[in-house]
Amino acid sequence: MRAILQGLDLVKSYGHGETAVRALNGVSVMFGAGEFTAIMGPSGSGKSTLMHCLAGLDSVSDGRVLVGDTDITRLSDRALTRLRRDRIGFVFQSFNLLPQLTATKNITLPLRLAGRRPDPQLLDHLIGTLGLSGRLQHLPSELSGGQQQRVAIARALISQPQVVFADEPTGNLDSRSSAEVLTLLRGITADLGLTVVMVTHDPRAAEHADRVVELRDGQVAA
Ligand SMILES: Nc1ncnc2c1ncn2[C@@H]1O[C@H](COP(=O)(O)OP(=O)(O)OP(=O)(O)O)[C@@H](O)[C@H]1O
Repeated sequence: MRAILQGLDLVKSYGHGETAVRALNGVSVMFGAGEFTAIMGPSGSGKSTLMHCLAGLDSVSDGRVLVGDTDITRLSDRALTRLRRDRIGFVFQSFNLLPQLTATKNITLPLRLAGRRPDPQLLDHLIGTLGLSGRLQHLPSELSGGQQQRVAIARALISQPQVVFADEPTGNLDSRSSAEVLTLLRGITADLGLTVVMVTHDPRAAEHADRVVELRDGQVAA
């Protein structure tokens, strides 16, 4: 399988001297094109740190992160921001929708801010597949948690990213909405051939993944 995302010998330390914490201690992981991976592990094992480093949201202390052929640890801030905007999608636990905007506007705003127009066919496809057709003029406060997360998924995918990072995407949902959202996320990303990296505590969420990467004490567990 062609690697679309790789972390090579990643080290991330916080602090200095006696109080330094090695949140990542030599992590190498490879994500194939179209693969759906869950990152699991106990609290403090480094899951969020790994995700943030892979997504270029945080710098590494050592090692390399390759998105396609690009080593993102060597990019300028500006180039990194552009790469994140154009090639990476994010789905967060807390949905992060703008409360004063309708569902449609929430889906398309980031793309418009980047000076791009949403592909109308893709927009229709996302709205239809994610079951949002009857909800487009609603504000986030008028939507259920599961519906809000489906809007957030549409927002992440409308920019046609290569890799989607999902940080505890079902952390604020009940078990029924969780299963529904994950089934939709899985289906639609498979459909579009996207690579998904999902951090989760929930073994039931991880069951939706092709594979699980288990972290312990900042290392990939055997
Ligand atoms: N900004 C920071 N400054 C100092 N230490 C940090 C910082 N961020 C994380 N750490 C430490 O790095 C280690 C890994 O944290 P991380 O948040 O990646 O774990 P996690 O597996 O995502 O945990 P959780 O499941 O609780 O979210 C922990 O020991 C944490 O205390």
